[in-house]
Amino acid sequence: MPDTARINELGGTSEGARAVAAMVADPSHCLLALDFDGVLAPIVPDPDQAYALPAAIAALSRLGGVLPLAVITGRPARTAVRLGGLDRVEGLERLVLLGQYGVERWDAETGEFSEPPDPEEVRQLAAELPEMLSGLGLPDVFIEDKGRAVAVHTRRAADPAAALAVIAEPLTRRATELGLHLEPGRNVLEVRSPGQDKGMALRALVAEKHARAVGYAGDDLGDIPAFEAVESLRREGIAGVTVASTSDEQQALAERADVVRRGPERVADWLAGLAELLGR
Ligand SMILES: O=P(O)(O)OC[C@H]1O[C@H](O[C@H]2O[C@H](CO)[C@@H](O)[C@H](O)[C@H]2O)[C@H](O)[C@@H](O)[C@@H]1O
Repeated sequence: MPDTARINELGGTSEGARAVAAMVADPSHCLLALDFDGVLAPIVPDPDQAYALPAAIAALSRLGGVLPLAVITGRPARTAVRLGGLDRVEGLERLVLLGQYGVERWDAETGEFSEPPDPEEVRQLAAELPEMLSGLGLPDVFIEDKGRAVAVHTRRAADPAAALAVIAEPLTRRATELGLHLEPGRNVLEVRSPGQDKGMALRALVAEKHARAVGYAGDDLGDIPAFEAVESLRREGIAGVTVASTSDEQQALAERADVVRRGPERVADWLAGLAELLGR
């Protein structure tokens, strides 16, 4: 007997509840995808120390036995697997991880990574960036070189927003000259190749898994295309639920999400609630 009150609570809106009900009715024909930073892992000053929250991984481990799961992240696939410890979690043997906004892939089932070569233009920008940044006189800004993307972080600067504003114009200009795409995020400006986003990545996975319902959880601007994908899939008859992991830094997703939870800890509670509803 389905627990309607619990389904409604976890779904947030009537559309969201329809997707949660579909997950309860037939989980193996659904897909739940999650962003990494700010959703599974708390935001910290050093990206290399952004480990997944144990409570989130524990909840995913419970869900993984019945519900197809994916992580879709801006991180390189290898980095996200390492920070999440995703290659050694019972229950996540069929997890799919799409890295670099869907360009890279790791399948837990085979342990194989698919990592196309780094674009030349990104390598050129990465070589130029140290000089560009030192010319701007921003000592606490640092570069995260992800091979096929470079991210300029300002979280450790005295005024992160002001530092971002200083960098935005020259970085946008050079990215445009090189035919690259600028991806803004939480105290970060990332430059990567155009032509791929999390919405395209999510849609492709939904098709691959023949999912009849989809869930997506995100926290930042790079997740908006995935929210849009869920919204358009709904119009095509696939039930969908969007979950916003909120922060004081970014409110854009909360305005359009079915479910709003404050940061990774509360998202982990939501995942645990879903696992319980699915009898896990
Ligand atoms: O798609 P995501 O998994 O959300 O990755 C987006 C970017 O996340 C990382 O930066 C963010 O998290 C850092 C660690 O907590 C934090 O220091 C930074 O301020 C945040 O913007 C990551 O470092 C980027 O490469 C990702 O693109």
